[in-house]
Amino acid sequence: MTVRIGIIGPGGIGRSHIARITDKLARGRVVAVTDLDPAHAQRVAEPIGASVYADDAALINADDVDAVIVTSFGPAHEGSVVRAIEAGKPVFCEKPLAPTAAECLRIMEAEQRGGRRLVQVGFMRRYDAGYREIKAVLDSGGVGEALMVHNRHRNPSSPENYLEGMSITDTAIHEIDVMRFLLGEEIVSARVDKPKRTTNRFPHLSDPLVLVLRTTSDVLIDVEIFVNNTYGYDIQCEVVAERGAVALGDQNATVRTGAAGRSNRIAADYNERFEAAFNTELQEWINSVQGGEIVGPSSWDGYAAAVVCDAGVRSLRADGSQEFAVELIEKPAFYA
Ligand SMILES: NC(=O)c1ccc[n+]([C@@H]2O[C@H](COP(=O)([O-])OP(=O)(O)OC[C@H]3O[C@@H](n4cnc5c(N)ncnc54)[C@H](O)[C@@H]3O)[C@@H](O)[C@H]2O)c1
Ligand SMILES: O[C@H]1[C@H](O)[C@@H](O)[C@H](O)[C@@H](O)[C@H]1O
Repeated sequence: MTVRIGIIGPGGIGRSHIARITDKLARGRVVAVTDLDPAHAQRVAEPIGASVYADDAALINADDVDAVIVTSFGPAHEGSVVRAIEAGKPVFCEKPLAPTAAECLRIMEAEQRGGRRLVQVGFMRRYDAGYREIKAVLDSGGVGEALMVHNRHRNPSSPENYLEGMSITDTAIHEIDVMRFLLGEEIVSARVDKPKRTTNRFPHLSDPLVLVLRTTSDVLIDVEIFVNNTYGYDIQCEVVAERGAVALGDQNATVRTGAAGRSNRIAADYNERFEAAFNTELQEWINSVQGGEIVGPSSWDGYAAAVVCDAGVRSLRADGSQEFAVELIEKPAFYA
């Protein structure tokens, strides 16, 4: 059986997902598209023979749509995800599940009312070979307990509609989730330090930033967020443990050597850096829709990350470098 998929908001990442489902992945087909801009939806739908719908509700309720992918702006996610849950259809929602914890709580409530897991959040770093290897080393106990983690999240540039809090809710949310995944514990506090600003940013942005997090067992995590570095999409992570350290390798497998020294290519964007992870993530999602049981990152994971984002955004907006507590609700048995 082919999973017939409808896509809501096929902008940058949505079109990448359509291309991978159409050209690379098995057992999925994009049959429906909707976008705030109907002419854009038409342009996306035509080459793949998909139908265009006026809005998310019409697409979700179409008889030939088995499952839904949401790749619209973060603030639009809640409405579409809740509508998909109410229609009883599996929904893959790009990160963030929603920009605030309050929105994520409402999604979890709707999902629990429906009585079965339908939501997967697009935390694709959990599918990246490098992060998975770090997790395997930590889980094996070979380097002892993790003590600190240093992360760098650098983008070449940010679009004009990238607003202040998005450094946390749209960018650092990847590290927030992958830290929970690697360390297997929750984050209990967040603080944002604001260094000298780059002149390459939009005037409304503080860029770069450093997000400092602590976990339940007191692991200290720093995340440099720099979204206008001008040179490339550069993701780094080093976990410092009791008897060693384990870090992501260089971004590309090959290294060039010559009279000028050794060099490796820096990825241009998220597609180049995480192509394999996106493919694995969406293939496993299609497989789980077919199998009838959604197993990837859940609404709870989306919520837990959003609570940390709420604390980070409060710190970003506060004077100086203030630390804010992260307070999660008790985890519902539904998400055990
Ligand atoms: N996992 C990743 O690495 C990754 C990479 C890029 C983007 N994302 C996430 O994907 C989402 C989209 O990002 P993007 O860069 O593709 O954005 P984008 O601006 O390129 O595309 C968003 C699209 O959604 C449409 N849209 C917005 N609200 C809508 C609504 N209510 N109904 C229908 N269409 C709507 C817009 O018209 C636009 O075409 C964001 O949540 C972002 O954080 C994740
Ligand atoms: O939506 C994008 C995407 O998630 C990228 O992976 C991240 O590097 C960007 O900062 C973010 O804005």
